Amino acid sequence: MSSIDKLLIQGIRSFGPGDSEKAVIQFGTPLTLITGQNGAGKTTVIECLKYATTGDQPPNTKGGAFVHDPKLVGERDVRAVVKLRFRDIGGHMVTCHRMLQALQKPTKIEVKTVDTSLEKIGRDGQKMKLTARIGEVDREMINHLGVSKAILTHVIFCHQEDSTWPLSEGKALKLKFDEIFASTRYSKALDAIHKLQREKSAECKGYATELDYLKKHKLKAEELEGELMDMQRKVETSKAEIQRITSELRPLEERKQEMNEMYGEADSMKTRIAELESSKRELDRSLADLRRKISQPFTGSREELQRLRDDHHSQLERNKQDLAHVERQCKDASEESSGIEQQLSQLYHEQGRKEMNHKNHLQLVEKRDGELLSLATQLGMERFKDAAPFSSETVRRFLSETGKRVKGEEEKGRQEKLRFAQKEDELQKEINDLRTNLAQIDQSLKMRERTVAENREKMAAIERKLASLGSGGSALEGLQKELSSTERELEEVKSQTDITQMDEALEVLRSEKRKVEVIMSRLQQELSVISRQSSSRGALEALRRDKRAKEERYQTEMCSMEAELLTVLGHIPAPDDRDVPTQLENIERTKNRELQSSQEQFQKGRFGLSRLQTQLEETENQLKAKKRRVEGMDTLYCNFTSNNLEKKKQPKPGIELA
Ligand SMILES: Nc1ncnc2c1ncn2[C@@H]1O[C@H](COP(=O)(O)OP(=O)(O)OP(=O)(O)O)[C@@H](O)[C@H]1O
Repeated sequence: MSSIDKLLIQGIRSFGPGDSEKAVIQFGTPLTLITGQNGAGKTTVIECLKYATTGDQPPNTKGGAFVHDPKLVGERDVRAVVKLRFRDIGGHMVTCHRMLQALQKPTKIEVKTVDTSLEKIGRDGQKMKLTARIGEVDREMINHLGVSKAILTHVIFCHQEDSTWPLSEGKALKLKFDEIFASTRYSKALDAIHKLQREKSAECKGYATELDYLKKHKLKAEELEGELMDMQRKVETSKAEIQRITSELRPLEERKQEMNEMYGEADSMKTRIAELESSKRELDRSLADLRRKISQPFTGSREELQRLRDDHHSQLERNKQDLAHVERQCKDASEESSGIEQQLSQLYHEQGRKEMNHKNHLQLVEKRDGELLSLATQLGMERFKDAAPFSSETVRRFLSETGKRVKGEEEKGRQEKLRFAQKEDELQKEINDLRTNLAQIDQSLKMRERTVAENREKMAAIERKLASLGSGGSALEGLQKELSSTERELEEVKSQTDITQMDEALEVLRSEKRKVEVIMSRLQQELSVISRQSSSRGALEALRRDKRAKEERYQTEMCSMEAELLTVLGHIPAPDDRDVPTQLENIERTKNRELQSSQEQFQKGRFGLSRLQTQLEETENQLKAKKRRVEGMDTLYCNFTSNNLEKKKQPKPGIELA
């Protein structure tokens, strides 16, 4: 338990700031009684203890009442010191030092803490500064004393002014008790403890599960370890066994290798024997074959045989040349046949085109005849009505006649056009004059109407004036003069504006206007007739152009037709020649026959070509067989000469080439 040892007070309340005025109180054990008269300073001692332990100044001392009043010492500022020495809960002697300054301002006293420190006094009397910060000193004081601030404030050093707090009610009392007993902190700590307990129990459960799991694993690991040991032992044994077997196997493998090599050699020898046997059989067969083919054994010498062989080779060469010649012929024949095929297709194409042209020509002739007939009917050319089908001469005559007529019509048209143009100009001029007249009449009519209206207004004004003058007063004479002058003016106006005459003139002008309008409408009609005639002339011109184009096309078609007919028939037939279709049919038949003969020729060529190819193949086969035979004979001959020296003396077999 902590205990207070000594307190130094200087410059607080009635304790003066001078060094001689400072008071030091030594506290006794277990009890210290403080006695004194009123105002002696007992409360000040308790306040200083509270200030030293908690750092709180007494209540209601904000205006500097805690520090000795500077005015009392005639100073501007007063420094106050409170120093407390106490034994902390660890039994160590600790000193708390707090210094205040009261500064006299014009209206108030300002108090501030200027120094605070906490020192620990060791067993050897050495001082050790623990801290010098105000907040930390307050906290450390509570830690060292082992008493909470609330107990220090409200219980141990409770100020006499606050000593009635246990008698207060409700919330304030509860707050104080909560503070003293630190119930909030306690409940928070309890909550924290419960929370921690829950967490730890959960952790424990986890650990228990983990422990079970680890135990199982440990057992399994032990089993596995045992198995592993067994396996390792087995492996060691197996390794030793393998080594033994391997050492035993090595000579066996070497032996096996040797055997395999021997088997390989035996196989190759067998194969070689089989090959030799088969070649022997082949040779025997070919020898027997040759012997069979030798109808007459050759009895000549070796040189003669050689010569015969050379002859055979030269014959072979000739055969080859013949073969090449035949091949060339075959190639030529095939090229010729492809050329014939090409010509044939061209001929077919040409024939089709010509047939089409002939049909078109006949259609055009028919169409031309129809058009000529209709034109002859339109133009009233009676001679040509029964002339269909038209001959070339008739067409030429018809065209020259129609051309003349067209020229005459064109001349007429031109003259008519000129006449119409002149008439149109005249009419246009007349219309323009009439329009000018009409505009003038309109203008004068409007002017006169305006004049009439103005005069009427003037007359009305004069009449109004006259009426007012008639009922006048004193200025009668002046007005009489004005009246006479006005009457004169009126007479003049009346003389100028003879209304009846003007109305008549207006009527005349109106009738003139109507006449002019009638003339204009007539002229408009004439103009529209003329424009219609000009459009008809345009249509006629278009028809003529169309006719000319058709004539040109007809001439072109005719020229191409004539050229084709000249090519096909050898002459240009007359249009009225009825034999042309028959001639064309005959030509077609001839061409078809030619085509057929060409096809036959082509087939023959193809057949000859295939025959030649067959011959060529046969010759090639024969050539190959002869080559093989010659090679076999060469081999045989060599064998005979090299290996069978004794047989050389015997008569050689005759060789006859097949
Ligand atoms: N700021 C101050 N400067 C100088 N003297 C002061 C100051 N404030 C208070 N005093 C004086 O300090 C004294 C207060 O002392 P205190 O109240 O401690 O006496 P007390 O022994 O407790 O009196 P009581 O028995 O009446 O409670 C008064 O005499 C008062 O005049």
